[in-house]
Amino acid sequence: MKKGILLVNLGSPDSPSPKDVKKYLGEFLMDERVIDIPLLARTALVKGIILKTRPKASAAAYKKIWWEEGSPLIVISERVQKKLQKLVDVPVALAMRYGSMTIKKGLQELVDQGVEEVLLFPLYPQFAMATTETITVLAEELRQEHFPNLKIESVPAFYNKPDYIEVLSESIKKHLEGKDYEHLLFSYHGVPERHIRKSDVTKSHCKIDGSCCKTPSKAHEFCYRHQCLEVTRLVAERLQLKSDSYSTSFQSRLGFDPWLLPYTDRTIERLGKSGVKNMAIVTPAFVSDCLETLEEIAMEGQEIFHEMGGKDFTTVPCLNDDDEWVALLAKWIKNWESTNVIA
Ligand SMILES: C=CC1=C(C)c2cc3[nH]c(cc4nc(cc5[nH]c(cc1n2)c(C)c5CCC(=O)O)C(CCC(=O)O)=C4C)c(C)c3C=C
Ligand SMILES: [Fe+2]
Ligand SMILES: [Fe+2]
Repeated sequence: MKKGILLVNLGSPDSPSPKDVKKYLGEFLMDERVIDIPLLARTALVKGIILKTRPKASAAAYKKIWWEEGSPLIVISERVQKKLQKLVDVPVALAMRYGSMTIKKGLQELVDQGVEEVLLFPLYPQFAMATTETITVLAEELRQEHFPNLKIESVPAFYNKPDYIEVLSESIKKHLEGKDYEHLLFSYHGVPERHIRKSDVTKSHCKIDGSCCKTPSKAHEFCYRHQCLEVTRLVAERLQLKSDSYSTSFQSRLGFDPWLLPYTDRTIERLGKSGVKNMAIVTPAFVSDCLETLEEIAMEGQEIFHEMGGKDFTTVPCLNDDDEWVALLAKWIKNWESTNVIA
């Protein structure tokens, strides 16, 4: 069977105009795995409230980070795809869960090259229903409807793979070389607490307060919170960070539901107020820099830190198209090509 790879990331609007941002946010936020409330209530919330105000503010934020070539998230993902294609023999396509570069087009591109078996690769280290799950569910729906003879296998969350932790740790080390920072903050995209409970396969393990995430459980295969905390723990262990010199927080909350705590903006505020002068921040829920890292962290986060009396605020870039990271993706793909195991 001829094999192929479909890398999938989140997506971005076609341009930073309020019209394109509104279209993109409409598709994104109407996803039942992103805003997971009944359709009528979701429609009222998204179309009746969020889309009336947010597109303008989001468009202004996108304008600040937009590159000449386009959205950083898309441009970086394309660079990864091109570099990766040079390292592996199987065709590598790229798609986005939302926006114009659809998963359907990506699958079609592979099928047109004779591919019969696809490795679907959600570009997220940790599992979340708003990211990995929505990609795998949509790909299966598309397969059933349009590509019934195609075989699709999905790459699970790779948050604790030793070679991933090694590449991430080395990248952090390289970017912080010679920097005198007092605290390293691991900031992950947040999710509503409800998402964690919904993904708990045991239906009783997750307690949200943090007491559960260190107790071994089957639930952790799909527990975003556990997987984020594990990335922090494993990187800290590898970099031999002192226990009081780093912490974990969650960013980008939306709406009034309780989201995972502690919040990144409040944590930065607290660090600044407590007298920390130099801090660094890394964002391991994203493999590519995007609005959430370039604007929310590098611009807004820095501003909060300075307002609270902080001085140096160092942001560690995401893995982006780092050679070691792309080489690792190639290693996993070659292994799957020859053994059907992703390792
Ligand atoms: C209920 C809302 C949201 C959930 C749940 C959510 C989860 C989630 N998102 C990412 C990764 C990214 N999100 C990005 C932007 C973004 N996210 C939300 C909302 C939720 N995300 C919104 C409304 C936006 C748009 C921007 C804004 O208006 O604030 C991005 C950046 C995209 C880009 O174009 O650069 C990424 C990446 C993860 C990993 C995640 C759950 C773990
Ligand atoms: Fe998001
Ligand atoms: Fe847990």
